[in-house]
Amino acid sequence: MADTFSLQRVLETFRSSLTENKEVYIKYYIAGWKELVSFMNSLGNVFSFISKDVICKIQILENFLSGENGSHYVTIQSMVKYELENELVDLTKRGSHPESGCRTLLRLHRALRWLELFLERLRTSAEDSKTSVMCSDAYNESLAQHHPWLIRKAVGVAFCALPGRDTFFNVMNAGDQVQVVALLGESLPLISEVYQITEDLYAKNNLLELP
Ligand SMILES: CCCCCCCC/C=C\CCCCCCCC(=O)N[C@@H](COP(=O)(O)O)[C@H](O)/C=C/CCCCCCCCCCCCC
Repeated sequence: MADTFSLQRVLETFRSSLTENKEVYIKYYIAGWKELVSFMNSLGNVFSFISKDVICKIQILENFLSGENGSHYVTIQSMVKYELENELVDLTKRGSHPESGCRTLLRLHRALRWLELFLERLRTSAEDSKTSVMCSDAYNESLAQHHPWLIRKAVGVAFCALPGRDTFFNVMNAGDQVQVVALLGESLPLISEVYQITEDLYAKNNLLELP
């Protein structure tokens, strides 16, 4: 992973995550999240409790991918099939498989919906729009439903520390604001596609509420 964040690289990793027959490579899905974490780390320590959680989830998935059953973790589709067929997922309450690939990826999948909503707001925002408002509206519409009160409060505090819209656009390293908006327009359909493929797969297998 390079030191400086680039929106272009996020776009490329999510593009690479899609196979020809519309499966999702876990390796590139994780790479996309690593890029996003590097962006969040550049925003300051107030976000470290969030990046720690994402890094921990990335690590769980990487361990599966490099482990002895790694060949079953190449795509999200193969992971779901393998873990369900081998009863490796706690379906109703946490038990003998508290950190399955399926439940771990579900947490990132829900966060991807937040990202999609936030980036769409950013793409269509006016110059005087507040990133904290865009972020928290997107959060309330997605992830917040899955978080307890304490986390929602901590996240609300972190949002207040977000830099302004101009800083966001600069940190994306994608040129001037017109170019960033264009790149966001190119990135969003890809992020949405990856999100929707995963959502449909999880819905079909009744995995959307894994504990
Ligand atoms: C393209 C560049 C612009 C945008 C860049 C955004 C970069 C964002 C990077 C990461 C986003 C946050 C991902 C959060 C994943 C949260 C997963 C989760 O829900 N975890 C909870 C449940 O896990 P389990 O306990 O069941 O294992 C966990 O309890 C949560 C812990 C921490 C709080 C997570 C809050 C998420 C807030 C999302 C907004 C982040 C704002 C970042 C601002 C750039």
